[in-house]
This record gives sequence, structure tokens and C-alpha cells, in this order.
Amino acid sequence: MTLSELLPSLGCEAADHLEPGVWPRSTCLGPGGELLFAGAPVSHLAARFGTPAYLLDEDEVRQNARAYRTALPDAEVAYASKALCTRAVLRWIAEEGLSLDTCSAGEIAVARSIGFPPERILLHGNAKTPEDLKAALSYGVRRIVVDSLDEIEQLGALTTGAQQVLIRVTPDVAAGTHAAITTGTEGQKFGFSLRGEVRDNLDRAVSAVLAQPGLRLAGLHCHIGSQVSRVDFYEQAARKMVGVLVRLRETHGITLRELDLGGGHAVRYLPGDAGFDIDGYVRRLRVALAYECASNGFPLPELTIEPGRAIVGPAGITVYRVCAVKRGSRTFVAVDGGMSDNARPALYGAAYTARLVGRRSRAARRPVTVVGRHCESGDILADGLALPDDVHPGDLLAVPCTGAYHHSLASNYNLVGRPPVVGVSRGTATLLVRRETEEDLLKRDLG
Ligand SMILES: Cc1ncc(COP(=O)(O)O)c(C=O)c1O
Ligand SMILES: N[C@@H](CCCC[NH3+])C(=O)O
Repeated sequence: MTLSELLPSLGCEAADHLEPGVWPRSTCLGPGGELLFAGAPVSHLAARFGTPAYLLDEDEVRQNARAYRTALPDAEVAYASKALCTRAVLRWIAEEGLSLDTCSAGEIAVARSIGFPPERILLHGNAKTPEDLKAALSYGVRRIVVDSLDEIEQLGALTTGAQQVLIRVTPDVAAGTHAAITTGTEGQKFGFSLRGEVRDNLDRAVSAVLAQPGLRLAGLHCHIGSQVSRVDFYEQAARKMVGVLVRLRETHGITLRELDLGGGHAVRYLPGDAGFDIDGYVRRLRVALAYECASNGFPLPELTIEPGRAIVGPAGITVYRVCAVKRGSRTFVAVDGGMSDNARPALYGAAYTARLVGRRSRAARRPVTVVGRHCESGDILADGLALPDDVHPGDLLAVPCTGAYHHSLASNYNLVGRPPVVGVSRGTATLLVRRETEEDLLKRDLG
């Protein structure tokens, strides 16, 4: 049954009462201002699981994963688990046939605990610890993406078999995103430089890998950044990377077969945000790769991509309860969460929208600043947001597009326990990660 068929039976109004493009596809407004999320009333979920809580629409995660598989049937799509790494999410990803991009022994442990096939896992990181490398080797992770000469030596010393590696390259493509999540330019910490004069340059990396009997060089990797909406930056990166493959054939006599172009595809946090055109991306990538390969007589490489945010971000919302409303030169609506469950405004100046849920108000709307409970004046969740003037303590607020880099970036600042993750599918809610309690926090403090 499609959502539009389902809406009347749920007593839903048209979904277009919500800001377009930023709420999960299954959300709609029900009677009395109720927000229905994946078929369940958000106020019921808040009563059952408490607030703040991360709610995740399982079907949307699966649909987003499937959309990549459909758009790129001949490529490997590896979900970047740093966006949200829980056992249930990795199970859905495995069932949808995706691969997995991990970046620590911890993420590998979660993948291993649900039996995620190791031949479909990659390990990333600019500073992999011996524990990270050993975890990857002991689970049989198929590809390790190496990021420094030191790592190549350390990995070479740990392997006896034929561990496949990709070399991470700095393609020097600026991705038009926030500086803190731009990862493909010279002068940031990731990848081997294409410049010959620096110590950790690509040619040295290639020679170093080829000199290690336990390593087998399978291909190259690059990742230009995150929350990137312009497809032409990926096209630029793809062209450059083929150029690099061609050059390595000339200089080192090797024809590398794998090309991993990373992730970074943008999502909409606000109605005016650009988002990401997957079909346009696929079209332009195919043309760029085909053209560059054909004109250099180079075989089309096997392609891998690593979207994280675009798969889980739009499938999640966070629900908060209002603790206090303070009216002055500015009106502050303070909620029971904040920068500990959403670090993105403080880290990247990220902007969000929010809406009152669970009741309908006829009061005039006025701009407010939604703030968190933490001891910092920068703990702002949404600014200039139009909320009904009668917003009061006890009200529920929902914030969309919180499925990626919210739970995974959450902290215990001010010793606030991290919120639960609740999976919802067709009206049924399941607790995926429980709320962190004071007991949990005390247990770690050994006095
Ligand atoms: C190597 C690598 N691949 C994939 C990703 C996923 O990025 P995103 O969640 O923006 O798709 C990241 C994070 O930016 C990354 O560092
Ligand atoms: N944490 C960033 C994304 C980082 C991507 C990882 N390389 C964000 O929330 O936007």
C-alpha cells in the first residue's frame, strides 16, 4: 500500500502540510496536530520511550539503500556506518545487499556481532590503531584503505596473506561544503598527495604497498567531503582519479581495477536546501568515467561509492519536550536535549527546522530560538523558527533529518545520558538502542 492510500485510514491530512523535502516520507499530520511517523503517533512514541528520543523509519532507510542499488546496479554501494552504527541498521543494510564502510574496531565489532559479511566490508581511517587493523584482519575485512606510509608499514608487518588494500588519494577537489567536512583538498589530513615533492605522496605509497609481500593493491579511493550537493565536484574527482590510474599504469606498470569515489551526498535539513540528485550524479559519473577511460585505453574500473548521511539522515527525527519558555528581547524555547544529542549546529553552524507536535494551536506564530539544556550559550538547535505563541512547558517538538551524525556524534556533556534510538515500521516501534541511564554513567567512573 502506498502512503497516499494509507493516509486516509490513519486519519491523516495531506503530507504537504509539512515543510517539503525535509520530513521523512512517511510523516504526515494526523488529527489534532498529531504527527504520524511511519504510521505511529509521535506523542505516543514520546510517552512510551521518553524524550529526547531519536526515531528512525526502517522502511525509509531500506528504500534509500535500495535507491542507490537501483541507480547503480553494477557498482558496490558501501553504507558509511559512521553516520549511524547500530546492529539493527547494519542488519537492514546487509539485507538490502549493500556493503559497509567502517572506520574503527568498534564499528567492525558491531558489524561482526550481526555477521555482516566481511568480504563486503572496508576499513578507513587516517590514524588506524593496531587494534583497528587487527580487528579488520581477524574478521577478514576484504579491503583496508591505507592513508599513510606508516600505516602501510604497520599493516604489512601484521599480514601474512594477501590483504587487499586501496590507497586513499587527495584529489585536490574542493567540495563546496563546510571546511570541517571538506576532505579532498591539499592541506587537510586525509589521503596521499598527488604532489611529488611531499613525503607521503601517492607514488611513494604505491611503491610501499607493492614492496609489502602481505599486501595486494586493488585500487584507489577518494572522498571529497560530506554534505556535498553539487554533482560536478564528483565528476571532477572521477576524471582526476582516472587520470591517476592511467599515470600509475605508465609509472608503475600496474593496471588497478577498483575505484572508490567515497560518499558525501547532501540531504535537505531546511526546505530551501539543495539536496542531491542521485540520477544526475550517476549519469555524469558514467559519462566522465567512460570518456576518460576510453580516451586513455584504460579498462572501466569497478566502482564503489560510500553514502552514509543520504541513507539514514532523512529517515530520522528527534522528539524533544519543552522545559521552559523565556520571553525577553528574544524568545527562547528550551528543550530537554541539545548539543549532546545534536552537535551539528555547534560544529558546523548547521541549521534545522522544528515543529510543535501532539496538539494544534491557533495562536499567532512568532520567531523563537530553540535552545538545549547544556551550559553553553551556543547550544542552539534552531534559530528564527516560527512557533505558536502559546508554546509552553510540556509541549513536544520534533526536528527532522536527524538520522545521520546525531546518535553517532552524541556525547555525555553535562553527564546527560544519550537518547534511545527507536525504529518504527508500519506503526510498530522497536527500541534499537536504549537510553543511557545515570547508572550507566556512574558505572564507568571508578572513583
Ligand atoms: C571515507 C568516507 N567515506 C564515506 C563517508 C560518508 O559520508 P556521508 O555520510 O556524507 O555520505 C565519509 C564521511 O564523510 C568518509 O570519511
Ligand atoms: N559529522 C559530519 C559529517 C562527517 C562525515 C565523516 N567524514 C556531519 O555531521 O555533517
